[in-house]
Amino acid sequence: MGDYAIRQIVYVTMLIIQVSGDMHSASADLASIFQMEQQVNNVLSELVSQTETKLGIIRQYLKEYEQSVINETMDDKNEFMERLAGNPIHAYRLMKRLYFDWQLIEKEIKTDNWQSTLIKLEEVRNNEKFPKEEDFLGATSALVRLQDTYELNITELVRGNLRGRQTHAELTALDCLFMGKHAFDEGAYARAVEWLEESYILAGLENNQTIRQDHIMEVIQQAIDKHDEALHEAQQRMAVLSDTKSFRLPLKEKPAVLQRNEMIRSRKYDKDDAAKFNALCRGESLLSEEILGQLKCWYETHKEPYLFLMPIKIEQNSIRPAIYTFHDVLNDLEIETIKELATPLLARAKVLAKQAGSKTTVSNVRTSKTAWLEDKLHPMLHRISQRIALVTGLKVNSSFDEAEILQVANYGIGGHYSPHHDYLMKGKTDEELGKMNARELATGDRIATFMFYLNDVERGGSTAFPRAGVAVKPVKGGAAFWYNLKRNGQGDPDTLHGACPVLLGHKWVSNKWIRETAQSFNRPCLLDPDE
Ligand SMILES: O=C(O)CCC(=O)C(=O)O
Ligand SMILES: [Fe+2]
Repeated sequence: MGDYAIRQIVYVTMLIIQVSGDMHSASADLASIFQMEQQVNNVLSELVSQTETKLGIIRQYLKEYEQSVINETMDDKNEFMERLAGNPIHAYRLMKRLYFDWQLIEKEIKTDNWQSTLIKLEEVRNNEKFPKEEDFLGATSALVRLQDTYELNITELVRGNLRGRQTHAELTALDCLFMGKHAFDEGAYARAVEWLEESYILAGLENNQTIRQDHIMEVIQQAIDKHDEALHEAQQRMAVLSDTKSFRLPLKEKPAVLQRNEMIRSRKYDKDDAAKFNALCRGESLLSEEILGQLKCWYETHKEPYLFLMPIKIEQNSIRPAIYTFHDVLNDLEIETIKELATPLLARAKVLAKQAGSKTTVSNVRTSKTAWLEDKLHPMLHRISQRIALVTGLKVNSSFDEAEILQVANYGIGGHYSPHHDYLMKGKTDEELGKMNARELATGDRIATFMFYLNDVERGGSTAFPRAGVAVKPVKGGAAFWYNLKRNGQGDPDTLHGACPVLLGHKWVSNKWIRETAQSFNRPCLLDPDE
């Protein structure tokens, strides 16, 4: 593919991603796309074997001719021809080749299998799940997001190493060139140079198989010039550029690898929510030893007979704002039931949007698929709600508007949810409030969030609270719980939280948002034994 074409694709898809995000962020979708690829590959292998049969027949024809003349000396061309023509065996074979073999060859050439292959390929492509440009860019953005959040070292990443977990997945020199150009077009010149330099190294190792080193060198030079120019321009304005856009020094003075290492070592994230969020996602601890020492773990019964039999293990993650993890609150059967009930609804949500003729505008802030489950869908859901009430001491009956119905979310690779607050009204504009219906307003705001983790995530996917300075790691069957409102009913800005991108594996969570009004006399202090 020409350089111009690559640039076009990257550019066009970049425009699209801004409105659509990655549609295929759910892990269930990715699995069906891998299956689609297998279908395509079967069609292509069939074409290869048919074409090889064709070539075999033609090769055989040429071979027969060569063999028949191989032992004849060819010193004098005319004499050679006469000798052939005067030999009855040669004459017979000549006739046989041109009369008989030729028919076979013509027949083979006439049967066109390109057209039928094309039809089969188009059939697969017409599947509504077949990836489009925005999906390609979604996957690119996911990789960039993972790299930024987890500070992945490009050299390790391209060789399939994801924070210490070695996988069989690898990127080629051409893939890295794509990534470099993508970064360049987004103005992330520092990142662009790093990807392009990796592309150059890989092209060497690959013997220029996917792309040539001299071509990459030209692009690197452009990126370095652009980087140094942007840095110079920013310095004149006394502006500070982001880490991905620029290094501290011109690249002509100090190479990218050295500067990136220094940058990581000297990183500070005092007041920056996004930087703290990323640090928490990487598993760094932001709490002082003193605070850590005050956090407790205990078995709770709330003096409830049910819990006497099976006390619930509570871990305190943060004191202010109060954040807790409950362990082993859902069993495997319950988890499977929730996922089974949600799966068809996750898929249908997209179909409906399409039928309505509206463009599916999935935001890049949250890349997951969600479904809502009414308690009446399955008796188990009601029991689960009762359990939430038991362990939190709050009322959660959704038919009395004490809580919302259960939400289920499924995140695929790179799936994330940027830091946000769960409370609805406190930060809302009058216009947004105007759009809410009377019932939503009457039940008050989301006083608390109870979130189940339905699986273990292989790498990444924690729930991080940058202002509280803690992250909760998903553990199958466990749940995170926190109050979104302060005791005076105001939204607590310190409950800012988000879902770290999934680095390896996938992630299922299920949210129960508990509403304020029903809890007026109910907000218990039970959770912290000392409070
Ligand atoms: O998935 C997570 O870890 C967080 C999800 C979340 O914050 C939400 O759904 O509001
Ligand atoms: Fe949330």
